[in-house]
Amino acid sequence: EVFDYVIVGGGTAGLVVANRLSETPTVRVAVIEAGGDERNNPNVTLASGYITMAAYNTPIDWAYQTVPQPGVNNTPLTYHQGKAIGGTSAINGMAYVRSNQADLDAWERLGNPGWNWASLYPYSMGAENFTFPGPGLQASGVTFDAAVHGYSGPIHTGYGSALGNMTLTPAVQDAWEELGLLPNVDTGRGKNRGVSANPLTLEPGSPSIRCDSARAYWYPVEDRPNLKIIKGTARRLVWRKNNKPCSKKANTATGVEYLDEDGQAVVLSATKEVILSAGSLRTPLVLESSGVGNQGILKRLGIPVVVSLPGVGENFQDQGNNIVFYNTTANATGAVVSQTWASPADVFGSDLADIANSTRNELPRWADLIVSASGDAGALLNRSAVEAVLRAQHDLVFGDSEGATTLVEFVTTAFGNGMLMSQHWTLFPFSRGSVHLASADVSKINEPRIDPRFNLVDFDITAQTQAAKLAARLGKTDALGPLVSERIRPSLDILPENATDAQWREFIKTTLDVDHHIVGTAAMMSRDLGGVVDPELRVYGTANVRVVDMSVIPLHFSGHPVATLYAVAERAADIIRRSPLYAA
Ligand SMILES: Cc1cc2nc3c(=O)[nH]c(=O)nc-3n(C[C@H](O)[C@H](O)[C@H](O)COP(=O)(O)OP(=O)(O)OC[C@H]3O[C@@H](n4cnc5c(N)ncnc54)[C@H](O)[C@@H]3O)c2cc1C
Repeated sequence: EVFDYVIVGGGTAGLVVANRLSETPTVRVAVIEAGGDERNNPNVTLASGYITMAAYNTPIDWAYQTVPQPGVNNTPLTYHQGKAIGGTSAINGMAYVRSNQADLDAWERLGNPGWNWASLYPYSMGAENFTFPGPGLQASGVTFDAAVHGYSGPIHTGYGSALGNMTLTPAVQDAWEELGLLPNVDTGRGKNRGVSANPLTLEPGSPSIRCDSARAYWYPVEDRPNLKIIKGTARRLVWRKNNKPCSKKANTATGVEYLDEDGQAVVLSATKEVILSAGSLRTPLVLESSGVGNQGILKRLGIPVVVSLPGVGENFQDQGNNIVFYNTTANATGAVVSQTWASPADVFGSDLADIANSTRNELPRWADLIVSASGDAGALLNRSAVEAVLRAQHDLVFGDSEGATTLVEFVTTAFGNGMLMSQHWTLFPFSRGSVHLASADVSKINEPRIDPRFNLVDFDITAQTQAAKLAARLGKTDALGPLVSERIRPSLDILPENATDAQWREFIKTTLDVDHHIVGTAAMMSRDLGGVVDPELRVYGTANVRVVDMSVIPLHFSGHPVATLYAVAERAADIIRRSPLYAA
């Protein structure tokens, strides 16, 4: 079969592109997806399933293992990722939170004209279909700004009944207020600092149903004769025969080779473009299998180099997550979630200026660390380019306009059994990791070598430590203190009231877990900065291969991924539809 566009990965972003490109009936679109149709799987559909992690380690979870992490007690960590039509949106936490405006504006300064808050906000509004919180939730303190939500898009957002008992919400809000963080009416406005109860990607009701990208973007159009989802595992791009490897001309892909359900290799032809949407952990692998990547790595794997792009699989950023747990005497039923976004000043207080200056001076050393930790890849990474990207991140976090961004997110969840959990993560880690093919052997196609390198840069531990101490103060506030019966993690035996910073840092390093918010592994940046795709999301050195998924995000941001990713994917689809090839 021949298609105009072949999309690799029917996940969160891939289905947005598939839906939009197939709106024109004469345009033939195929999606290759390794997972299946999970619309009848309660571990996907029931919004409450996330709280019990019902989908983890089931057949719809890739459950990748990282290499042991020296910065986390030398332990390997697990990356849960969705293996389903709908991808990771079928198993994620459903939080729908836009970023700070400044975070997206920073992308533009990395060689991406037109990629900023102003251009993405209309797409985010257009993708959303918001339902107001009910009177009960509003009476418990849930606020929103009706003007910053969309009402006719495919993604349903709202507040779930199963998650909706808000018994502890006022106490949590008051506790944060005592620590200087006031309620924020709505994070959808591009200013996240403060405390808010955020919408989720679900269809409110009883029970609330998860609205993943399959429900939003595929089920409504699955009968289109020009749109087909094919079950299989994409292996590599097929290049036009007369394209010599490393030719000066842009390389043209004519299709994709994938393994069908019996493990047989099949080639699917694409007459116009191939779009990679396999996610941050898998898109780099398809590129590398196709000869696009770091020459050192490709040569070691025995893969002929088609395009030398050292940034493929590098620039890996995830936000390490630590948890402080309390037992309370509160009688909350169901899970109550509130999110608190703290600025650098909230986190570092009067030390902020010193931290900003000292870390600025450290940037060259951090770049050295990142480059040398990259092993084979490091030999070709440009140290001053890595430093320039870190500097852009530093400018964003510690720039002049204090309050433009936030540095730490706290998710405070009250469980029905009286447990109160405060998770927190540094939104802009300066460590950088990588993901690469572990082997060119096709039997290892689903086994990436993932090395997030958590805590490679010491600043990340410092920020997490300050944040953990803030989370520990939460349990001692006037509002929450009387309800807290015990701090169970870290217990006072392990970290007494007078624990030193060194002890807190040890707690951070031994208990850190992944946040599943991976970005940057096929970054949209100028090529000399180590970018993999240009501002039209086209892979450098290729004529017709694009990437549309979380891997293109060059720098992390203060928000939860999908609200921004849906906007990116909608904008990407528009870019493709406006290109002359689409209508040809
Ligand atoms: C446990 C968890 C909780 C999260 N919570 C939240 C949250 O509350 N809010 C939020 O905004 N974000 C959250 N995230 C992050 C967010 O869901 C992801 O960043 C986002 O969904 C990634 O979208 P994507 O399109 O890049 O990739 P995916 O949605 O993962 O899509 C990639 C697709 O490609 C398929 N695939 C991969 N390789 C191949 C191949 N070789 N051939 C064919 N198919 C392939 C996969 O099966 C998958 O369907 C969470 C993530 C996890 C794991």
